[in-house]
Amino acid sequence: MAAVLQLADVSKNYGSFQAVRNLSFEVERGTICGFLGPNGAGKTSTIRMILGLQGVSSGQITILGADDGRKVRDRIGFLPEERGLYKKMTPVEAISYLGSLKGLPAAEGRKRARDMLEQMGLGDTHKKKMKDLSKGMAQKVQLIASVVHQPEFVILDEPFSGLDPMNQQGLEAMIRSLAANGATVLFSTHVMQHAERLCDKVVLLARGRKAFEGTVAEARATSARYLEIEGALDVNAVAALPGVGTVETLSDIDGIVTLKAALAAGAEAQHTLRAAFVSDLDVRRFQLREPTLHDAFIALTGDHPDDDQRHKATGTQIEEAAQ
Ligand SMILES: Nc1ncnc2c1ncn2[C@@H]1O[C@H](COP(=O)(O)OP(=O)(O)OP(=O)(O)O)[C@@H](O)[C@H]1O
Repeated sequence: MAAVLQLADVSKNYGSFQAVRNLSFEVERGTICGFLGPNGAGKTSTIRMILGLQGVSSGQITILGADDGRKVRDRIGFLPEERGLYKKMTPVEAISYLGSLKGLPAAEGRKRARDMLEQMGLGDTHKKKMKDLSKGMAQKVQLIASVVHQPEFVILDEPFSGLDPMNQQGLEAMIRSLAANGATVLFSTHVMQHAERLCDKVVLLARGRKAFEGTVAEARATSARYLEIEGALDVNAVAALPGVGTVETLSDIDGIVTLKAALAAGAEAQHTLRAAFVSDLDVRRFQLREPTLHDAFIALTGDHPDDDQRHKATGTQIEEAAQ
C-alpha cells in the first residue's frame, strides 16, 4: 500500500528542550491512523511539522509526495487543537469561507455546509452566529469546515476533546465514513478507546519518542492478559497462586480488595481459579481480562495516557463466585 505520509528520523527542539526525538513512521493511503500519547508527548508539535506550520529541527517529512505540507495544503483537511471560528459568521458562512480558502466555489461550499450540518444534527443552527453555539456544536462546525473541500488527507488534533459521548460517537462515524470514501485520516488523542475502535494503525508517542507502531491487535499483544479478583483477600496469597505474576491493588473498600493479577504466558485462568478455591481464598469475583490498548500503552511506555480511563477494560468473565 502506498504511504501518503512518511516521517524519517524527525526531531523538534525548542531551545535546548527536545519535544520530538528521532520519530519515524508511515501512514498508508485510505487508512485511519491514531497518533497516541499523553499530554505533552509531542503530538501537536509533530502535526504542525507535518503541515509545514513549523520547521523540523532535523529529519525529513514527505506528505502526499511533497517535502513541505504547505505545498499540498489544498489536499489536506486540518482540525487544530486550538479552536475558534469567525464568531460573527453563521456556521454555513464559516464553513463555506474556509472551503473557499481551499479552492471550493462559495455556492458549492454553502450547499455542502447545509448538507453536512444536517447530517451532524446541526440543521437548526443555520441562522445562529458561531458565538451563540455551544462549545460542542462549534467544534462540530469546525470539523465540518476542515473537511468540506473533501481533502485526500485529514489531520485532526484531539478531535474528541470537548465532545459529549453522543457527539464522540457521531465523530467516530464521521471518521469511518471519511476513510470509507477513500480519505486517509490521522488523528491525535490521549483517549485510547477511540483509537481502539477506529484505527488500522496506531503510533504511540511517549516523551517525544515512538514507543510503538502497528495495529491495535499487535499493540494489545505486547501486554499480558490479567485477572481481576475481588474479595477479602491477602495480596501475597493471590500472588502465590499458579500462573499469577505481579499483583496490583486496584481498590480496597473496608477490606474488600480488587486485585489485578498478571497472568503468565500460557497459564490457564481456570487452573488459577481452582487453586484459589482449594486454598479457601475468599473470592467473590474473578474475571479474565484481555489487555486493552490502554494496558498496552502503560506496558509499552510506563505512562498513563489518561488517568480517567485507568480502570476501564473489556474482558471475558469466566465466573462470578457466588457468595
Ligand atoms: N513553541 C513551543 N516552545 C517551547 N516548548 C514547546 C512549544 N510547543 C510545545 N512545547 C513543549 O513541547 C512538548 C510537547 O508539546 P506538544 O504540544 O507537541 O504535545 P502534545 O502531545 O500535543 O500534548 P497536548 O495533548 O497536551 O497538546 C511539551 O513539553 C510542550 O510544553
